[in-house]
Amino acid sequence: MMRIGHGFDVHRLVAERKLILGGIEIPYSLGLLGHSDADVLLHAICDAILGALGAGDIGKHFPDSDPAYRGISSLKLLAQVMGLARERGYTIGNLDATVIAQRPKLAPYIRQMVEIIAATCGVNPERVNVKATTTEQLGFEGRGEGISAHAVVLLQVDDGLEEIF
Ligand SMILES: Nc1ccn([C@@H]2O[C@H](COP(=O)(O)O)[C@@H](O)[C@H]2O)c(=O)n1
Ligand SMILES: C[C@@]1(CO)OP(=O)(O)OP(=O)(O)OC[C@H]1O
Repeated sequence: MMRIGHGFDVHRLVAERKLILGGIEIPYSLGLLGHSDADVLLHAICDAILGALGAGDIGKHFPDSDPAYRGISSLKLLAQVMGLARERGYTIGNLDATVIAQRPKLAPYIRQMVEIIAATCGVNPERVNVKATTTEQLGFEGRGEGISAHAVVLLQVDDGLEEIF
């Protein structure tokens, strides 16, 4: 049995916030605004996993009205969402995500993002792919007002044979 899910998220870029993307801090003059660390990539991934499970979305599981999630690392949210998938007998078949950002240049950080996402999900990094694109200066991402991310995930029944390293 396999289940597919899609996630999409947007956060605004503002001054005096750290830029956290894919679980790592990226040097930049602006950061993403949110109740949590506003890691737009991890939020899209959480929503894709929840979507595949038919379990609603990140706002349902971690309401932004709850002070417990203020400033929280989205890696913790991803670990909890993945725990839900595992409870239901699933692991990640593969996961593919795209970050839409005019700036900063993300290519140097992609490998590290893949490794931390895979480790948090308890799967081999070969099952995880992260991409980045600009919008050729078009739209809110192109104007540098925010960053968005899409993710798709295929969940498969966990046969326990995955080698994690
Ligand atoms: N924030 C970004 C955006 C893109 N990249 C890399 O540049 C390549 C070209 O981007 P286009 O938007 O012109 O297609 C893209 O394939 C990414 O590898 C990046 O590193 N950081
Ligand atoms: C993650 C949560 C919870 O802290 O807050 P934000 O960081 O604002 O993120 P968003 O993607 O707007 O919605 C999900 C929220 O519930």
